[in-house]
Amino acid sequence: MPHRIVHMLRAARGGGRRPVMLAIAGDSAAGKTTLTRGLVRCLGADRMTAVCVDDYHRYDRAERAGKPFTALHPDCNHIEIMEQHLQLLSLGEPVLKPVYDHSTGRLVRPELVRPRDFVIVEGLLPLHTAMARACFDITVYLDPPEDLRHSWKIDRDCSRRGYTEQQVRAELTRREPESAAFVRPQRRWADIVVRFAPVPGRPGPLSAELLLRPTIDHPELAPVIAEAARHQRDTALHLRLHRDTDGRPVDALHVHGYVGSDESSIVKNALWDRLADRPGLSAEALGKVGDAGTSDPLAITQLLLLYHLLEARQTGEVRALA
Ligand SMILES: Nc1ncnc2c1ncn2[C@@H]1O[C@H](COP(=O)(O)OP(=O)(O)O)[C@@H](O)[C@H]1O
Ligand SMILES: O=C(COP(=O)(O)O)[C@H](O)[C@H](O)COP(=O)(O)O
Repeated sequence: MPHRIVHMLRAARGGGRRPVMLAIAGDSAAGKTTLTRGLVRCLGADRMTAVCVDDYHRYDRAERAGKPFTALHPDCNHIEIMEQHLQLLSLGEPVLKPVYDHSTGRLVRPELVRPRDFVIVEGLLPLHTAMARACFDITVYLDPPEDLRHSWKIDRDCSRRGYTEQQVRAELTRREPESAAFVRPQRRWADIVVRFAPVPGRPGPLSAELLLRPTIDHPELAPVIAEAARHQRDTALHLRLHRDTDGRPVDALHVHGYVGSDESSIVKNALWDRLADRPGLSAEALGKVGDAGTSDPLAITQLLLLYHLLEARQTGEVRALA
């Protein structure tokens, strides 16, 4: 099985000589770039490389218009080249990556990517194949409710990608069968499933629900949450046992959007204190949404991911294959 060989090669190379690889999968406008940006800014571009695998689109926007499938279909992407590049990056080797320009819809000059200590790979299909999955240390799936994702996509694509609202709505309808067939199934391969969503009946900032699957070792959160609860009567942070989609029990961390700054600071500080390698990190970029907004649920999600990135770097262990 070729993906087992990649796994063995990564293990043989040793922690310090290959990057820690994080996948962030999710549908269009699920929040992948927003989550990634804060992580890159916090760790610093000198230590982290971010790659978007939508750059492996096989056709540009004009060519795609005449095809019987959308950008979400594996046939619309150079999946085998993506796999090759993920293998190389995960072993610490550079790649000449294609580039898709979302502002024009064109494929442009490829760029040389050298993996740094940490590599984030975000996009529509980073967990689609066993080979791609074997390249990652940590995997995340972003799973906002569909109506929220649709409104995020309409706002973003109309303001930054030159689409009209009608075009975006028509495209979302056209994409739905391929979302169901190729994008959403990746949720099952995620160590952490993140859902930003409004609190029912309580307008205001979005909450986050994080499913913490036992496929990786999560930090002990119960004492942190208990400490935060001592300072707040109507606590906005909870750790609960959920049933996963396959019926298995799984921890779920809820961070409500209305979390008070005292309570969220206790949790953020506790997570920050547990980061394996803090010097040089910048906390200011965490929780930023666009240019103006901030979100404590997003900041806590990013801190949890930083914890995993830095732990993986420190232990140097390669996770077991799923
Ligand atoms: N956690 C969040 N809280 C609030 N708004 C968000 C969040 N994540 C994303 N958004 C909104 O959704 C839009 C699309 O997000 P983006 O990160 O570009 O998605 P993707 O990279 O998955 O296509 C952003 O422009 C932003 O307005
Ligand atoms: O679904 C996506 C992924 O990007 P994102 O996750 O950032 O939405 C885009 O629609 C395609 O890549 C095509 O790009 P475009 O629509 O710009 O031609």
